[in-house]
Amino acid sequence: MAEGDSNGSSKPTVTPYREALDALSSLITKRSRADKSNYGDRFDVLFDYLKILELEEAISEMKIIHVAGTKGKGSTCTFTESILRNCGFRTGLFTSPHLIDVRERFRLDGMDICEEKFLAYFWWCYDRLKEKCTEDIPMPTYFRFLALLAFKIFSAEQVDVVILEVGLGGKFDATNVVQKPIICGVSSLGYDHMEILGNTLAQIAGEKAGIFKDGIPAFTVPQPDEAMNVLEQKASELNVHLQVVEPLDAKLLNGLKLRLEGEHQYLNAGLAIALSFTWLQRTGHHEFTHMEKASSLPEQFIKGLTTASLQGRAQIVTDQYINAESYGDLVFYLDGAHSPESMEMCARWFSLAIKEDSQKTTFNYPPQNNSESTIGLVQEHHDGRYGKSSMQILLFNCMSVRDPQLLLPRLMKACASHGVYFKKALFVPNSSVYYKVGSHALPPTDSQVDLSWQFALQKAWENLIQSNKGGEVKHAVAVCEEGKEDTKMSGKTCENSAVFPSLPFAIKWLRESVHRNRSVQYQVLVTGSLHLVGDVLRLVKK
Ligand SMILES: Nc1ncnc2c1ncn2[C@@H]1O[C@H](COP(=O)(O)OP(=O)(O)OP(=O)(O)O)[C@@H](O)[C@H]1O
Ligand SMILES: [Mg+2]
Ligand SMILES: [Mg+2]
Repeated sequence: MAEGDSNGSSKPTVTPYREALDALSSLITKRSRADKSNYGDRFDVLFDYLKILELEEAISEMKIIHVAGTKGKGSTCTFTESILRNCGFRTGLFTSPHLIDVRERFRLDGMDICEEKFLAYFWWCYDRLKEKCTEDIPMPTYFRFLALLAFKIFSAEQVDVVILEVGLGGKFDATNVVQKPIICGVSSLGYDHMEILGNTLAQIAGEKAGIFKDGIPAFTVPQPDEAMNVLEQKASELNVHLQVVEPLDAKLLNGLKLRLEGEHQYLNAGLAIALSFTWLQRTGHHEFTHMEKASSLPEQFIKGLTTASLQGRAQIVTDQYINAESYGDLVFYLDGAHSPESMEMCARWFSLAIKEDSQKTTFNYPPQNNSESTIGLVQEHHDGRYGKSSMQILLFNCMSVRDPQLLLPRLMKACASHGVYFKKALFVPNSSVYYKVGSHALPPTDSQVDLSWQFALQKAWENLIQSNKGGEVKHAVAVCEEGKEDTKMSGKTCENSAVFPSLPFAIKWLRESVHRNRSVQYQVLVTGSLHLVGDVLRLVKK
């Protein structure tokens, strides 16, 4: 990373990279993303930008795979990129959002674009647009600029295949300037961004089908009828051969596992395989496609699927800023799940991952003490790290449009069914605004921060614990006293939960707890919001 520090308190130095990020931030419009009024606003102007940047011909020659959907777009694109790279092609991948650094959105041959190239292409586009834009053709907005930049990068780098994830919807998305992709994909459809895309699954599906192009084949995964009917109708209007692919059969991976975890990834992988095969076929690379109908996958496909990775999805990171003597005692398990279904997937992954980790370390370092201590609701798992026990902590936030009554019980129940209980749940507000591009600028923490949402989450959590307590658990659950200030750094602390006014305070509390309890390894599940996940990564990963 170009700048930024671990606690966000010092002033960042102005580096060339920082300057570019500031210029990029200037394109963020005041109107929120969840605002219908600028959705699809003057789509035509995108073609003016392409003229200014001399990209029209380059785009028409690109061999593009275009993917829309409500969930699984990024994963599908990541699998597809990895498969085709392992088949020997030079790849360009454009995804969204990013977690830490905007360069994550642009991958060349599977790697985030380097700063040097990013800066060169960034200013090439930005300066030209600044010079040529007028009152009638204003500077592109943030996401549009990023999509234009992606086209510039991929054309200049002469990649063999371009994989594009739609930003929002399909029809009016900036990526939809593509007229003739090689193949289109639609991942799982569901309810999200209804304020912009419409309230029914049919309306949402109609927007996503906006990426279909005359005569260009498309693939999708099994969808609810309401969505599928619309996809089929749009496909037939445009002479699109639409095929539905089944989830990948895990047996085809020869005993290996998908690198992206969770059952839904088999759906995304199935779609990625179909997109890759068809891309190979339609671009004349028949050396791989003879296996399409076979009962096994080409080894390049298996390698691609089992090595593809995406930040913030089932990711495990050890705190890298903690003192050397405590290194390894604070581990973050991060997943950006924020819907009830994905919350359950995430809980299952966490529960299994901490067990796997403990088995691994137990194998290396047999625990000195085999007794499991149970503190009230909390079971401390022995993980054998030099005889240490482990403790599970939840670090959570979600946007206030989500319903914690749907998310938190699913999470708690799924963990409990695997014998995993959280010693404490920490609630914090997000540090970054939605489109934040930099990696510093954590907001000042003062008494002005509105924590009412975090207190509501805390209350929901405490209620859940109370209602699960039943007769058999003796230990008394601390009842929070409204407004009670614990210390300056934690707004309100109860035995089972705490609200912190900002993430750095929560991390500080965790590090201090680790120092105080030298015999315990802290395993922190971070979930509920991809932005929270990104913020945590910024503070704990070098
Ligand atoms: N096919 C799927 N069905 C349901 N949930 C999924 C599916 N694929 C992924 N998810 C969930 O959605 C989260 C985001 O996955 P991914 O980044 O692949 O989707 P996306 O469509 O790119 O999302 P975004 O809208 O954030 O760009 C994952 O962490 C997982 O919890
Ligand atoms: Mg989305
Ligand atoms: Mg995405």
